[in-house]
Amino acid sequence: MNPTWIRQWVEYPPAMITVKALLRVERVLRSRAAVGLARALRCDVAHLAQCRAVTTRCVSLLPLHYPNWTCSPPHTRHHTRLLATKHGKSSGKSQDKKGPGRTPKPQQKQEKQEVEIKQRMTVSELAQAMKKDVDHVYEALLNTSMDLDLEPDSLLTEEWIKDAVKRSGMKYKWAKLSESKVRENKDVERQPPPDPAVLVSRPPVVTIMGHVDHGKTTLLDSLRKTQVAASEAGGITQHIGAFLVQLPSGEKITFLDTPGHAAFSSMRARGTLVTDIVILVVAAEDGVMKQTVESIQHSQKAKVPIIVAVNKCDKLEAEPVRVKQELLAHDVVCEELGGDVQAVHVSALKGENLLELAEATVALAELLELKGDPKGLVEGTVIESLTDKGKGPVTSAIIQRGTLRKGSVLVAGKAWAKVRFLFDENGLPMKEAGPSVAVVISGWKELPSAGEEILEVESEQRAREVVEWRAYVEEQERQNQDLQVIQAKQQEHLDSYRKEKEELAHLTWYQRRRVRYKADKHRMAMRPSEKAESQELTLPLIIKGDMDGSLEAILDILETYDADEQCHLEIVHFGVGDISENDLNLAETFSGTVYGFNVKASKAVLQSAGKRSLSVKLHSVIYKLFDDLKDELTSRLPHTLEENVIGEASVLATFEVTEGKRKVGVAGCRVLRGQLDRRMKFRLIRGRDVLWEGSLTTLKHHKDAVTTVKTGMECGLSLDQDIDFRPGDEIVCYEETEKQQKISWDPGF
Ligand SMILES: Nc1nc2c(ncn2[C@@H]2O[C@H](COP(=O)(O)OP(=O)(O)OP(=O)(O)O)[C@@H](O)[C@H]2O)c(=O)[nH]1
Repeated sequence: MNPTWIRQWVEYPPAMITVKALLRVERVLRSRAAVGLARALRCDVAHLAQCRAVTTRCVSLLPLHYPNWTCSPPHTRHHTRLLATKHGKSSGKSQDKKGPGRTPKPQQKQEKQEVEIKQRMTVSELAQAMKKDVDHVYEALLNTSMDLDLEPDSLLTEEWIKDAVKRSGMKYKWAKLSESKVRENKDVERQPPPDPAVLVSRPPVVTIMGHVDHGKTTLLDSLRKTQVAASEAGGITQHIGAFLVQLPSGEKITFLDTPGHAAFSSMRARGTLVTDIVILVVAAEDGVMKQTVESIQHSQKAKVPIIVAVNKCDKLEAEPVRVKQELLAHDVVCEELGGDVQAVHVSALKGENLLELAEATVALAELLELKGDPKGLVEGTVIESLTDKGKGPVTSAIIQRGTLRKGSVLVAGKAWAKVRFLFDENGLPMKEAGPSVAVVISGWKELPSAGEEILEVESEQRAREVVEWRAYVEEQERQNQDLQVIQAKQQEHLDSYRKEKEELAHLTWYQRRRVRYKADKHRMAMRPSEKAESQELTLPLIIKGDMDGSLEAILDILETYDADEQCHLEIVHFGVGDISENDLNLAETFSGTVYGFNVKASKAVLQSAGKRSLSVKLHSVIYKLFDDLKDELTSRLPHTLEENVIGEASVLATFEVTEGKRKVGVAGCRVLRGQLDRRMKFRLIRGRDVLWEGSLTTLKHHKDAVTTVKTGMECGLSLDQDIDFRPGDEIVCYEETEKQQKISWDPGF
């Protein structure tokens, strides 16, 4: 142990603290501070304890990062005793280390404190659960592999939570169980399948799919038109995402007209497939194309039967037979080719054969024996949702079970509704909507999304409960996802730290420093030419020390530098040994300053520095070196202007005087505070706006021109700019003084 060092570290700042206090600081610095201090002092932590006094200042300056540090401090008997007191008497580990002289029996009898832990706990939550303060958690995590800066609200991973509890001699239990008891599942689900006896026939719900430009929209429009023409209603057809077609025979078909793939896929993904039949539109002149195949695949996956509408048969180049042959390759075998898939030749544009297509659909529906339960609680699917100017949030929906009526209470996703009105696609009010019927529903408190499952509940209270529960579940899921991301990030950080540690393990601290500085080269000194471009204030440094320990300590303190926005600190070079000509060359190239700690500079070197106007600063007391450095940094900062208010006056009246040929506005004022001094600067304020800043041209008391007017006195003044005064305006008199900025960095000395 080097006594000079001890003196330098220990003697200076007045606030002396004990080793116990040091260990409190130690947790802030991830446990390595005390050990770092010991290293710098060339002793071990136990020896520090014998010194009985170190300064908080010194400790707070110590390095935050020792990449290759093995976190466990030397386990001397003394140090172990210190740790034991630190972790509390119940700490199992500490107790174990108390030595053979003690028997563990009394501790075994003691019941371990139980701590309720959760997946996601902050340091302060854990401390609360342990009935300790946050310092306790920090201390419990000392000397673990954890190497992250922790704040009281930092999240801890499960591993660390458990570790902290165990290291505190306590035991944990998961708080999950009690929590899930508190929050009972309040969701609503689809009902079990209905009794077949209550089922009644229902119309098929049909989706039209096919390749781009093969005529889907035209077909839907034509089908809708036949309906409008046929229906007596004659209202303006509204796009609600679905519409009903009624055949002359009375049979009904509900067509979904949401863009084919999107609606089909998203609903299928939610397991709420509403489609019973797919009409596959294939243009007769184009044949099977990419999206035709995709449509077939979607239908086949969902096990929804297909009817082929061979479209554009009005065209000369139409080849419906080729279309059917091409479909064979995709397992769609039309009746004409011996299969069971109906194919109808249509012209959507001319409206030809649409009735046949509809009849084919009804025939297939009969075959499918589509049935629904018109009784009981309603189930359905949101097709589209929008906010209507008059009706507010509305959705169109296909009812799949039960019969929807006014007053029903519905839940869809995280939205709920008390049904106010029901409308059809013609905007006409409906009394009720049973299975397979497309309906527009108003009364939603919020908008549910398309594809969402609609479920009826018994009451508004129940609806609120369900929505609340769903929001809670979603929040939990979001939190879990966040936690996973945080944990992944923490792990990534830890891995890269460990990797760096391993990679640099074989190097000495000095070599490690070199590697790190090289890696950070972009942050290192720029040559003066580059600097001119960057416009940033910088202080390049060349640092020499008498030995590794001192140099490392200085570099560690420099790592705490946090005033880059005021002036960059750039370490151009550091090394052990006296100041050399080479150091001066570097200082000259980078316009830097040379600092030496406990080293010498020969007469020749000092003379050379003098000639070249280079600054070489030699110190043998570390805090003096840093005081000097702070002064050097401060001296580089530009001055700031500080404003000092001298007096304030209020404008009482305004008038004009004639000066030569010019009319000048004059304000009659009363000085409310301080004094007005003509030589100083002035400002005119109206309300919150500054209308003018400048100097006075005249300042008069009665008729006399004066230099100052004091509180309570009245005066007349005019400005160096024409401004219309108003009674109530404020006049502020102030002086500006230049002030030397100080560097905000506090190395702690
Ligand atoms: N000659 C003829 N042209 C048609 C027929 N059906 C559609 N068309 C035309 O084909 C073009 C595309 O028709 P759309 O109905 O827009 O086709 P789509 O499949 O809905 O197209 P996307 O919405 O882009 O996927 C339009 O110019 C229609 O007028 C038809 O039966 N005969």
